[in-house]
Amino acid sequence: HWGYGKEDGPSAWHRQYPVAKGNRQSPIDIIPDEARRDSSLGPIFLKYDRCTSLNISNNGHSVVVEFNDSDDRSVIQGGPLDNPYRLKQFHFHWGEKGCEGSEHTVAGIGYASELHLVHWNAVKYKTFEEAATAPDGLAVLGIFLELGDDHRWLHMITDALYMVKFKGSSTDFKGFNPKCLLPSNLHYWTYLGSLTTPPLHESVIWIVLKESIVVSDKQLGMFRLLQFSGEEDGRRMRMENNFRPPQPLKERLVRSSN
Ligand SMILES: O=C(Nc1cc(S(=O)(=O)[N+](=O)[O-])cc([N+](=O)[O-])c1O)Nc1c(F)c(F)c(F)c(F)c1F
Ligand SMILES: [Zn+2]
Repeated sequence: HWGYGKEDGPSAWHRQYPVAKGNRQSPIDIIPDEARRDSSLGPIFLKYDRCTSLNISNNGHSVVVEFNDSDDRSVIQGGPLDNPYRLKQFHFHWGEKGCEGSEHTVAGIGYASELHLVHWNAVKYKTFEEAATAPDGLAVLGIFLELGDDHRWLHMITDALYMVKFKGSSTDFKGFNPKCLLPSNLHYWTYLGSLTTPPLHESVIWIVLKESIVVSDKQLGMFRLLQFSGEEDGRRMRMENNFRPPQPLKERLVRSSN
């Protein structure tokens, strides 16, 4: 199975997932000066007020919070999107030290972590699985986390991590609204890309926010208490460095909101 180690990590994924060497892979290094300001790109709208979080779990690659996506109660719309996309889950990618851990980089600079809110196009596709293989099936909102003071709401997630320490563990996680994890302004870069974990489907409209949120090293350190491995696995495998490095931009254009 795939992972982030020497043998099973990003440089090996192409063997089982040849699309890893495709033409619209993610993440990428975003170069602000080369992004095209596009006046036709309006603001994005995050309608999360009626969102219903269900559970928090450790899937062996990250910690994931899942939402009820049976109707349009929580959607992202506007910006580069032709219709609303339903919030399905969010998860994080992080490093073992503060200067790396994000997946996208900005002019070669990495952040300590990156939050991904995964949404799917329920107008055009019947299921998430179907959307996840379509070129306009998914919209992932990426938010950078940088180190500084404690984030006032992140404790709601870090307080639950001890319950999902091992791969395959899951626990109820109701009443969490990810609006509390957003930065103050929603200016963004957008480009066509892919999932950054296998199966690496080229089905993602990426929306990466320019403004990061601030979390403390203590809070981020709690994520590193998670394990890639299951409780019964002999070897302890601390969950960290679960990020894919930037991939070739190829013939793509990165656009910028105003
Ligand atoms: O649901 C998925 N969520 C997901 C995406 C990413 S992502 O980093 O690729 N991303 O898009 O943000 C990272 C993690 N994670 O926990 O680290 C995730 O759990 N992935 C996914 C999948 F697992 C499949 F088996 C599949 F067939 C499919 F279509 C999928 F889209
Ligand atoms: Zn991700």
